[in-house]
Amino acid sequence: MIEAEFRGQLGSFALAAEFTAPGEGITALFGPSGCGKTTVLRAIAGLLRLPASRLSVNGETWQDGRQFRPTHRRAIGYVFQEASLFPHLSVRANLTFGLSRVKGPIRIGEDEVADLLGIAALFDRPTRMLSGGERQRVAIGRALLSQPELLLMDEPLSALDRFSKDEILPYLERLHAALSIPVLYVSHDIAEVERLADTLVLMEAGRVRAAGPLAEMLADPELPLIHMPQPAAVIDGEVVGRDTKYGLSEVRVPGGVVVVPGDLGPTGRTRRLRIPASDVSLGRHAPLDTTILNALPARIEGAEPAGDHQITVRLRLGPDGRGAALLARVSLKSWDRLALKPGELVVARLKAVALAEPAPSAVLAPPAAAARLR
Ligand SMILES: Nc1ncnc2c1ncn2[C@@H]1O[C@H](COP(=O)(O)OP(=O)(O)OP(=O)(O)O)[C@@H](O)[C@H]1O
Repeated sequence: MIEAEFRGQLGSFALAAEFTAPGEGITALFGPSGCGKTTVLRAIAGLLRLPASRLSVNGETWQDGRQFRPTHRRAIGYVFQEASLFPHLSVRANLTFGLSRVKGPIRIGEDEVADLLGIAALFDRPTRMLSGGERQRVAIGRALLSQPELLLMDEPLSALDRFSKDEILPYLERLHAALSIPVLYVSHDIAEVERLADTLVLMEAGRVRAAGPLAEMLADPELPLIHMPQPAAVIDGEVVGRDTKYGLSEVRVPGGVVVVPGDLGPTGRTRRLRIPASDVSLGRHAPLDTTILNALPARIEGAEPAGDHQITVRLRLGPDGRGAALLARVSLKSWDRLALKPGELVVARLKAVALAEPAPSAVLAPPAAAARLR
């Protein structure tokens, strides 16, 4: 568990940010430019000393009113927007720089890092010959080799072009699956957050507006995320079956089983589905004659206006309405025509095409290091 409270005045900027986050998985610090995300990360790293603040990481107090652990005694790995590698050193020398100064046990070694990030083939290259995405993977590897208890990532993809981002995202998903240490990930890109984060800390003007599981926050009517132009639900499920004849996988999610195009790997794996509200329509009955593969029972929780003539309907999957949160964007006309109301049972029809999220296994072999690192 990470328990953080940072208060202070930086010029005209007032910071009063308080949150707790789980001691594992990826927590995204998300919010508009200038809301204080980097400032919070710097405070966590001990680079910024704010007297009226406290921080504890997995039960250890790093600072409070009486004590302040300096940066060099905080077991953190820090990945910045732009990888600041030593230009005169090879990739290997960059990676292992600082390894000799590690005092605690070595939990992750060079081979595991190379395997996880796919950088073994780059080891002997000078860093000036790396692409942007490769540089960032080396920077992440260097941070991991410092044996951190907490990994801080400040917009690690924002300096990369679309192609390099797409190249590096599967590696981040893979790290997510393999690492047991918590990651605090600063981003102002909701697509990145939807793909990677488990927990969301939503910041606004130096404050934490709300913090909690990503899936719940995306569907919370009190928060701005559901009111974005293209809201989506994110649902983690377990692969429970494959239909090789039709090239489909079955994913069990809370409240139902979703059919997803493609081979999502062996059963038992966790896969994340991103379902845009605009790809969900509603009906009172299961469709008899349709090309849509997924028609799942769901209960209406509520409805939010989305522009003049559209409604974002909040749903919970399952006949009892206790499953995963789902959003549907429907026209005001169909909402009125069906006379739908909160509490009612409906059938949510998902366009299959919206369900496929590139699975890391489709791009990369499973990391051999994963089992050892967990
Ligand atoms: N040492 C400082 N002195 C004065 N103002 C500061 C200091 N550090 C940060 N600020 C101000 O605090 C505010 C928050 O900055 P911060 O970089 O944390 O925002 P951010 O959410 O990370 O933004 P972005 O997404 O654009 O990187 C900004 O207005 C910034 O100018």
